[in-house]
Amino acid sequence: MAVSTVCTTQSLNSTCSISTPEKTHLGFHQNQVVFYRRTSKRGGGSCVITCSVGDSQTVVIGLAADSGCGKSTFMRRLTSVFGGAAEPPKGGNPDSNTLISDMTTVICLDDYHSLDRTGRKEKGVTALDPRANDFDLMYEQVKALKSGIAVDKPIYNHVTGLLDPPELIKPPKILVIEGLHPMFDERVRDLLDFSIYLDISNEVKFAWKIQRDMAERGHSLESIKASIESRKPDFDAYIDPQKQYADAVIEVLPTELIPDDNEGKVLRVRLIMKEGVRHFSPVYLFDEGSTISWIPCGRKLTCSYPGIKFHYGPDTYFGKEVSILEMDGQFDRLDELIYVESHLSKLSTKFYGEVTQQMLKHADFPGSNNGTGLFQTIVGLKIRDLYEQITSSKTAAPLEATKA
Ligand SMILES: Nc1ncnc2c1ncn2[C@@H]1O[C@H](COP(=O)(O)OP(=O)(O)OP(=O)(O)O)[C@@H](O)[C@H]1O
Ligand SMILES: O=C(CO)[C@H](O)[C@H](O)COP(=O)(O)O
Repeated sequence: MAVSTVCTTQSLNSTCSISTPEKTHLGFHQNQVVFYRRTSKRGGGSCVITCSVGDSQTVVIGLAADSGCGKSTFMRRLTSVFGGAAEPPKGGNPDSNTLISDMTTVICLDDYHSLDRTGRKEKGVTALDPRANDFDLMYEQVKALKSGIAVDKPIYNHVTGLLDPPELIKPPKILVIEGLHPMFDERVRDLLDFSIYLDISNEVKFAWKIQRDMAERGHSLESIKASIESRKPDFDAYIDPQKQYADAVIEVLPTELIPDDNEGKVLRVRLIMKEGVRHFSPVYLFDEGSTISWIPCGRKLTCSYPGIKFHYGPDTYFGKEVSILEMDGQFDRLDELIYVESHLSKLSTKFYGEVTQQMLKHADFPGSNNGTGLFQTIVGLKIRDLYEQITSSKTAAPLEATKA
C-alpha cells in the first residue's frame, strides 16, 4: 500500500490541532508529532499533518476512583490551590464534563466510553469494563495534549447516556485526567507525571452514595445497594488494581476510635506516599522515617469524643517502599488545624499556615473536618510543587524524562 509522504509542517511552538473524522493515529519522530490517517484496514495511510513540538509541556496528573468517591471534591480543592475558578468550556455543550481554569484542565475519562448507556445494556457490560472504553483514543489524545497539541475529545453525556459531538481541548499547563481508568492502560499510565488513587472502603462508599444519591438524586436505598453490588465484580477486576500504580493513595476507612462504629461519620484516613518518585517527597510528622503515634488533643487542639489520633511511619505497599500518614477522628475547630500543620514537614507550602488557609477557604466542602480534606489539600500542594519543579527543569530535560 502506497503511503503519501506529503506533510504540512507547522511552525515551531505553534499549537497543532486536528479534527478526527476518521481513525487518526499519532506517531512521533524526533521532535515532531505526525498524524497518520489510516486509509486501509491493512494499515496503509497518509501523513496528514506534522507539528513540531515546542517548548511548552503539559504536566499530566491521573486521579482514579470509583464513581461517587470524592473525585469532584478533590478536583475543586486542587484547582483552588492553583487559583482561579474551574468552569466548563465557555459556549460549549452544557453537559460537558470538562472543567477549565487558568492553569488546569480537568477531563473526565467517562468521555472515552466507547459504548453509550444503551450499548452497554445491549452488550451486558458495565462502564467499568474495559470493553466499554476506547483506550486507544484515550492514549492518543492524552499523548497529544502532553505534547502541546489540541484534540477533539468526545463527550459522554451523563444526562442522556449518549455520546455527544466532540469538544476542542487545548493543551493546558496541567492536565488532570480523572475517572475510572487513568492507570489501567500501560500506555496512558506511562504518560502520567503523578498519579493518585482514592481508595474508599465499601462501608464508607455506601454511606456517601446514600447521602448523595438519596438526597440529591432521588434514588431508593434498594436501588443504591443494587447498583453498588452490580458494579462490584468489575470494580474489583478493573478499578481497584490500579492503586498499586499510584504515587499517592488516600485510603478512607471507618474509625477505630469508636468500637463497632456503624454510623460511618468519623473516618480513619491514610495518606500512602510512594518513596523515590521524581519531584515528590513524602510529607512527614515530627521526624522523617520514624514511627510515631500522636494524640494532639489538649490545650492547643479542641477535641470532642472520640478525639483525634495521628500515626506516621514507613511501610510497604504492593511491595514498594512508602510513608504513611494517618489521621483518625475529626476536627472541632478548623482554625486550630494550624497546630497540626506546624508539626508536619515537607508540605510544599509557600507560607506558614497555607494548608490551614486552604482548608478554611473550603470549610463547606465534604470532608473538611477530617483527614480526607486535609490529605486532599496536602496532595494538591504537592502537585503544585511537582509542576513547578518539572517546568523549572524542563528546558534541560527531554519530554519523556519527567517521570521517575
Ligand atoms: N470527604 C468526604 N467526606 C464525606 N462525604 C464525601 C466526601 N467526599 C465526597 N463525599 C460525598 O460523596 C459524594 C460524591 O462526591 P463527589 O461528587 O466529589 O464524587 P465523584 O467521585 O466526583 O462522583 P461521580 O464520579 O459520581 O461524579 C458527595 O456528594 C458527598 O456526599
Ligand atoms: O461509573 C461511572 C463513572 O462516573 C458512570 O456510571 C459511567 O460513566 C456511566 O454513566 P451513567 O451511569 O451516567 O450512564
